[in-house]
Amino acid sequence: MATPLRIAIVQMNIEAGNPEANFAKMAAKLEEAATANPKPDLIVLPEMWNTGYALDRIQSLADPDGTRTKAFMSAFCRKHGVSVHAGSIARLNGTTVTNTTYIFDTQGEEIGQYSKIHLFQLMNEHLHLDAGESLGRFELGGVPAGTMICYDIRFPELARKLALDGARILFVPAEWPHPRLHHWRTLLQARAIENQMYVVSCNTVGESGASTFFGHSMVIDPWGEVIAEAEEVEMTLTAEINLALVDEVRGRIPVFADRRPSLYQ
Ligand SMILES: O=C(O)CCC(=O)C(=O)O
Repeated sequence: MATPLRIAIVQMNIEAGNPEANFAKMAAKLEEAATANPKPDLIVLPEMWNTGYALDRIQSLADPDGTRTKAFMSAFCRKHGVSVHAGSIARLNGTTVTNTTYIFDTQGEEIGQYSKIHLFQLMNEHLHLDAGESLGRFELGGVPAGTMICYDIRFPELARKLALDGARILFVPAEWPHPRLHHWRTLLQARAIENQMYVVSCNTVGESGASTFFGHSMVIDPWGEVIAEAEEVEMTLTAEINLALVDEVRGRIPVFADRRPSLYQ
């Protein structure tokens, strides 16, 4: 794993219900990000970027078995020698659909997969999607990492479990709308501070039905400082993270050694 690790976050406006348009736009944005100077080590994408929240038609729009997404991302990573956390897509699994993320290494190998385990009832996800049943752990060039998706950040026990399992970076692709910017910011910072790890989030921008997504993708260090933050426009945000800071912060305030799980588990 390169140190520092250079990350590019593609904060994109997704066209709900138009996977063709979204694929074409994503391909262009990925190409632009991978050929930037300096080149990123890792590119991070947002939630449900193939279909957006066209949930009433999701069965016909979702990517069967993720085949198209996986083939595209794998070839892209190989071509550019870059890793991709592919946000998430609507994936058709026979007759059901999941909100699923894939992670690829610089050789184009799939190194992680996760389907959102907490479905967001306020946007009717529970009526159209199936929840995942396992956690999002993977290793990025030997560095243990975790992923969750959007609403999952409201569940601190999930982030803690990933941290206890070794995660040093937590990835959060999202489609998080107004008026809950203060929840987004506070929850992301809290997950970083309490688990003393990097949090790398990628939100969308633009409108879909009654929702307006506000962007503000951000990278937060293990001390809780926001080291990069996007505005409310389409853009690619870049940041460099230094994983040695995880050990430094964990050494300064030994939260993990001071836990009393026998009293609260
Ligand atoms: O928890 C929230 O406020 C937003 C969650 C969300 O939009 C989602 O999970 O898709």
